[in-house]
Amino acid sequence: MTIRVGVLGAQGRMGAEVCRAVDAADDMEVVAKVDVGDDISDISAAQVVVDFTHPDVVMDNVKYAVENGIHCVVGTSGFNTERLDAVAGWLDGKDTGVLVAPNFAIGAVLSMHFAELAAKYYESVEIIELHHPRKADAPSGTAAHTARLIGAARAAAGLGTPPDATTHDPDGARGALMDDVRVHAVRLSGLIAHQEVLFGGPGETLTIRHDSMDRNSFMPGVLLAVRSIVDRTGLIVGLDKLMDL
Ligand SMILES: NC(=O)C1=CN([C@@H]2O[C@H](COP(=O)(O)OP(=O)(O)OC[C@H]3O[C@@H](n4cnc5c(N)ncnc54)[C@H](OP(=O)(O)O)[C@@H]3O)[C@@H](O)[C@H]2O)C=CC1
Ligand SMILES: O=C(O)C1=N[C@H](C(=O)O)C[C@H](O)C1
Repeated sequence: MTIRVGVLGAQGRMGAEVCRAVDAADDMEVVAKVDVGDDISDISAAQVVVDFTHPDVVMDNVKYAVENGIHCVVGTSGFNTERLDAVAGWLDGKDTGVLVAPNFAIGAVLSMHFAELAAKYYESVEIIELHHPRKADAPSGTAAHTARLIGAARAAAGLGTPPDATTHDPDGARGALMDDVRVHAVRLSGLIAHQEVLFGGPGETLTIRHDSMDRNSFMPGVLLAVRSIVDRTGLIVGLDKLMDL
């Protein structure tokens, strides 16, 4: 059976790539493309909507889709615990599934998993995320999610705050503190989406780096998510939940 897909943010950098990838897949088709100014009810023909819009609008989009029994694959960033709890609440008692994935690139998913595994072995950790300068938000959703995973792993291992003797940082050079992890955001022409997680302990460091050099890197993950979500109910956070990690 062909999966009917609606794309929210279809004219955006990611939305346009999703339209191309769905068109090229023989088990799904794009039945709705929604952009700013379009009526969201245009997605009513879809079984699954894929949202790559903006953190300011994604919650309304997901709420509308869930209320209308349309499964969602959400790549838009800006999801914190409160937002995820709200989506889970909307899904309660419904036969609808929502997947929220901070990053659809297979290597990014693996690198987050590796970082979570490494976290308990190192006293120091910092995240550097590097993106194109037209990115709407900072830090990236991937960095925030990685910090969350690392923070939880450190807490479970009984590790305290990473060592840092800085006493004078009037300009915030030490970055944002998220889940006790320093996160630094670089915005640079020529980049697409990149992340380094740096771990340090006595006499050694470990760097886990992932680079998306083209937005087609996200498409196998998006298509996997579309194929999976049609048979699921409830909230799934992270593409790793659909992979055999
Ligand atoms: N999870 C992942 O793997 C990835 C996630 N992302 C995330 O996806 C999001 C989009 O990124 P990107 O494609 O680069 O951004 P773009 O700005 O290129 O695309 C977003 C598109 O959404 C449109 N839009 C805004 N509001 C609405 C709305 N209410 N309904 C429908 N369309 C709307 C925008 O229109 P207009 O320009 O007119 O405002 C724009 O065309 C970001 O949050 C980004 O972080 C990006 C890459 C990978
Ligand atoms: O805006 C982007 O480009 C990206 N956004 C996502 C994020 O915020 O983590 C995923 C990827 O980093 C690309």
